[in-house]
This record gives sequence, C-alpha cells and structure tokens, in this order.
Amino acid sequence: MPRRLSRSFITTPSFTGASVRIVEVGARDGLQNEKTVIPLATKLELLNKLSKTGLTHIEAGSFVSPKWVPQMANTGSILEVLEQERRAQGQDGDGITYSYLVPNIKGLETMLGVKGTAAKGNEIAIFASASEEFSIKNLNCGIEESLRRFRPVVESALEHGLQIRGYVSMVISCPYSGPTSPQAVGDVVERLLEMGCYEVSLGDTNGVGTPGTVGKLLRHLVQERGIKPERLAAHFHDTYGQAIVNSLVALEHGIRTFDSSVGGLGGCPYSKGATGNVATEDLVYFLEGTGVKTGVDLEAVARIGEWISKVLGRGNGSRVGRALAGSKGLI
Ligand SMILES: CC(C)(COP(=O)([O-])OP(=O)([O-])OC[C@H]1O[C@@H](n2cnc3c(N)ncnc32)[C@H](O)[C@@H]1OP(=O)([O-])[O-])[C@@H](O)C(=O)NCCC(=O)NCCSC(=O)C[C@@](C)(O)CC(=O)[O-]
Repeated sequence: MPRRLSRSFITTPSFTGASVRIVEVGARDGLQNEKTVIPLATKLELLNKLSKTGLTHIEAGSFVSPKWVPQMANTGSILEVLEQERRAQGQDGDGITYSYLVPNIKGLETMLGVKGTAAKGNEIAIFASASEEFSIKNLNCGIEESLRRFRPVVESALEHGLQIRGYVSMVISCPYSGPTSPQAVGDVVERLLEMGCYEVSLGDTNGVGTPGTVGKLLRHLVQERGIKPERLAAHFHDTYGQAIVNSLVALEHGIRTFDSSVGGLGGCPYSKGATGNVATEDLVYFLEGTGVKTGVDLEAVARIGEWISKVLGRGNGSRVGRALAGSKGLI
C-alpha cells in the first residue's frame, strides 16, 4: 500500500480572487553579483522599463560599502534621478515604492543625504541572517551585533517617515553551517518585527528549499509561533528549480507578498553557487494561472527579461520568458 500524501500536497485550494504584491528585486539582488560594472544609464533604463509593467514595489539598490559590493556603488545617483523624475511627475510620482538596502547608520545617512530624498515612495530594507556564519560573511558581524546595529537605523528611518522592510537570509540551510532550524529563523523574524519592520522577507538565499522544508518552516512561523502571514514575504532563489512549487506552499500558508527578479537575474556575492531569484515572469505566469491576481503585465516583463539578458550577455534565466520569446518574438 503506498503511503497517503498529506492533504495540502494533493488538494490545492482555490486561490481564485486572491491577489498578491510582487517585490521586483532584479535591479538590486539581480545585479549586485554581476562582475562587470553596469553603467548607471543601464540600471536607470531597467528601472524605468520595470516601472511601466504594473509592478508597485521595486528594489532599486543598496547603500552598502562599495568595497564589499562595488556593483551597488552608484545607488545614490539612482535615488537622485528617481527623485527628480518623481518631482517632475508631481507629488505622487509614478505611485511605485522604491526600496533600498541599508546595512548600518552610515548607509542610512548617505541615503538621507541624497538631494531631494523624500519619505514618500521610498523605503529601506535591513537584512539579517538566521545563520551566524553567513551573517559574518555578509555583514562582518554576528546576528546579535547586526540586530544591535539595525536598531538606530530603524529608529532614525522611522523618525524620517521611512518604512522599513526586513530580510532574513539562509532560512532553510546555509552553505557554511548546514541546515537552519525554523526556531532560529523565527527568533530573528520576531526581533525584526518588534524593532519596527512592517514585514519580513524570508530568504532561501541559496535556493535549496523544497515543499518539505519550506512547509516545515512556515508551519513553525505561522501555526506554532502565530506570526501573521501578512507580515511575511517569500524570497525564493531558484538554484534547485524549486522556487515555484515553494511559492505554492507559501500561498497555502497565507503569504501574499513574493520577491522575484526579472529574467531570473541574480545570485548572492556571499553565497557561492547561489543563482538568481525566481524569475518574475515565471512567478506571474504561475500565479495568474492559479487564479491569483498580480497586476503585472506578463509580456511587458518578459520583454524586459529578454532585453536585460542580452545587455548583460547572459542567457535568459526565465523559462516562461524563453517560451514567450520563442513563440511571440517579444524583441
Ligand atoms: C555592513 C558592512 C558595511 C560592514 O563592513 P565593515 O568592513 O565591517 O565596515 P566598517 O564599518 O569597518 O567600514 C569599512 C569601510 O566601509 C565603509 N562603509 C561602511 N558602511 C558603509 C556604507 N553603508 N556605505 C558606504 N561605505 C560604508 C567605511 O566608511 C569604511 O571605509 P574606509 O574608512 O575603509 O574607506 C559591509 O559588510 C557591507 O556593506 N555588507 C553588505 C553586503 C551586501 O550588500 N550583501 C548583499 C545583500 S544581502 C542579500 O543579498 C540577501 C538578500 C537580502 O537578498 C536576501 C536573501 O536572498 O537571503
């Protein structure tokens, strides 16, 4: 007799009528790992194209040390240009929230020092880890110290009217320390929420999660700890090709915010072998096909995925993007 499968894997609930928010991270998580310096004009063109696809939340860069991540060194110029455009468009600009990673108070001060930066339409993201070893590799300090450093960043950002998003990396397993316990993830998530983050994005940084491990993590966070799924986001890398099925598991647990990257761009500079985030095209195709509204124009994003992949001289990391390019030409 074959063993019976657990109910959630064989009976997918109907999501018809549900809607999600997609956080497009291609211009930050996607580009940060590229070896050759990408011109400012290319980054701005990418952001400009993405802003016309129905996406409402776009990560535009990082105010991190240029010695650590040289590719993000021109983030101040990106913010300045986007702010100029916002002023030219009127008070509300294009209605999109642009998000910037900030690792410490120096990063926040640099961001606030950019001419014309307004709280409206901008937010910051702080990023911690559930793995002590990865925290040291990524931030040059352990988890406790990173949280201690984030506190004044959060306080100052809130005083300036900026909203704060949180990240936790290595939520499933870490290349330096092995499997991550759901308890370790839950502890950091709760600390970030208590500190003032409006949501915490769960980073399967090296894309090793499966429905089994992701389900176990989400059961712990949502059912056992009682963390509201509205305060969580899924940030799945697609290294092992599991990101879409893991997104279904996240949907089943009530998560309605998903991070993704156009063309599946990306990798993490401090996680060897990690490939890109789940491609925005693949995510939109999956969600819309499952009855979940994204508000995102699939063909428009697929066109951008083809364009940026050609500009960067890499293969298009989106299967849906490649299929659409094959059947419709796109560009
Ligand atoms: C946190 C630090 C700065 C500590 O790095 P550190 O070397 O310990 O920093 P420090 O305070 O000793 O300063 C060293 C130098 O950096 C400068 N510095 C210091 N801070 C800044 C700053 N904000 N902006 C610009 N410059 C800065 C500082 O001024 C000094 O310059 P010097 O005096 O030598 O000329 C460094 O480790 C760092 O920048 N790390 C960021 C690494 C990163 O960006 N990783 C990728 C993003 S995380 C990720 O991708 C995962 C995620 C979010 O996507 C989710 C997932 O998938 O899991």
